[in-house]
Amino acid sequence: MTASTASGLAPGPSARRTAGLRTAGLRTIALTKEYGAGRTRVRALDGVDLDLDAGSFTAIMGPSGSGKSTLLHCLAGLDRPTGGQVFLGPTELGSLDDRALTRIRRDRIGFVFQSFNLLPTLTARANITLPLDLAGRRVDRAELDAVVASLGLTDRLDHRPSELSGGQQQRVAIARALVTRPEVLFADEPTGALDSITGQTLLSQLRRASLETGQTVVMVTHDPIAASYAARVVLLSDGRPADDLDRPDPESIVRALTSLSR
Ligand SMILES: Nc1ncnc2c1ncn2[C@@H]1O[C@H](COP(=O)(O)OP(=O)(O)OP(=O)(O)O)[C@@H](O)[C@H]1O
Repeated sequence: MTASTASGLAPGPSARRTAGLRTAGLRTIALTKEYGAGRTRVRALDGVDLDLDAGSFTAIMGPSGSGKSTLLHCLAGLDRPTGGQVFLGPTELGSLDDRALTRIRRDRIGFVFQSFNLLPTLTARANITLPLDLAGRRVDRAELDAVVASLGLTDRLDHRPSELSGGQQQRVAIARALVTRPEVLFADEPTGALDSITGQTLLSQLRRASLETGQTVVMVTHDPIAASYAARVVLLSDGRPADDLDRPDPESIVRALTSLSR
């Protein structure tokens, strides 16, 4: 089934295979999200049209309250929009029931979020491989060893979350997201609780995931240096894209953010 036949749109976001891995782009059409009702109603997203190619690495930035997390949650199928559409490859998320959406999140999407959601009774190793175990997928030992080593967790694998520091717990959650090699990786302030070396390692890993394995990476961040690891930066203002930067360096990101807040 092609993107255009499934979605009725021509041509839709791309879906391709890179090194045997299926990858998919994301697209939003007139995406709107409102919270509350009546006088307390807030329009967090106000008609967002966005196309994120398969295998791209995009940072979403903007002032506090501009809708970054809401956009990420709608793209990831964690939150249902009040208007418009979200496509993952040819699939419109709004057309799926909760079960199908849960399956897509489990099988095709990875989350690098600040809340770790580690299971306290499982070791770090079991937490990392849990999504693969649940999906009945084989654990690729070489892949697991490489991800764990790059995050400095090799000698922590037999510890439970309560025996790890906050930063180590976050790294376990990151390893869990990376090891499944999902088609799409969402990261919300992924370097917030990391020391700078581990933060740089993670950002390089996200960049490699996009460049080498063709995974689509979407990251929300306030940090211009973190954002400069992405190939594209989309700036949101009042729930709408206000600027779009191609291969920006930290200085041009700061300039764009400053002119946005004027
Ligand atoms: N569950 C909710 N109920 C009501 N309003 C909400 C809810 N979640 C977000 N909002 C509102 O929607 C708007 C966008 O919020 P969002 O969290 O997406 O912004 P953000 O750009 O991620 O902000 P920050 O940088 O501060 O995390 C804000 O005005 C916020 O108050």
